[in-house]
Amino acid sequence: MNDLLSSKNAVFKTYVFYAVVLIIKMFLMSLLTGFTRYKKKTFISPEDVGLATQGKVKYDDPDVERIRRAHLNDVENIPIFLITGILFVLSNPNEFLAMTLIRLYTAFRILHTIVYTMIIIRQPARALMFSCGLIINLTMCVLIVIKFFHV
Ligand SMILES: N[C@@H](CCC(=O)N[C@@H](CS)C(=O)NCC(=O)O)C(=O)O
Repeated sequence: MNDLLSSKNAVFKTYVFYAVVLIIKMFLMSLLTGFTRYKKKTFISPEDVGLATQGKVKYDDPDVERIRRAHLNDVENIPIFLITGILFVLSNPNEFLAMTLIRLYTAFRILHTIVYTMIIIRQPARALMFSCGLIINLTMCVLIVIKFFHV
């Protein structure tokens, strides 16, 4: 176990790197929400209104809500991947397969945000990005169970 969770293990290093990428990505969603609120002068609380001239309290700005939904979708999915990922590393998986799954998962989550908030493409683009991430997470779960329980 010590060797699996060490910088000597290429799979663990890949996991750590992409986990950090996804964590920073989620923080950026908070910043993007704040920036969009400021740009649109629509704030969540009365004490924030003075931050911009002609600011107002508004709970249903479509642009702000879109970014909030993308962020919420990250909150629903990425922490699960972070847990699955560490269990996956501990299962000592095939190096190439593991690194590919981790990289692909990160790419699909970033693409999910892009098609949800930046270049809004018609469905099923977003559903596809979401589903690919979900399938990767589920694949890792199955591989973990197979490895630990020899099923
Ligand atoms: N909480 C999600 C569960 C299903 C889900 O995550 N769907 C993906 C693919 S359509 C999605 O991007 N949902 C949009 C969202 O969570 O705002 C929802 O209400 O839509």
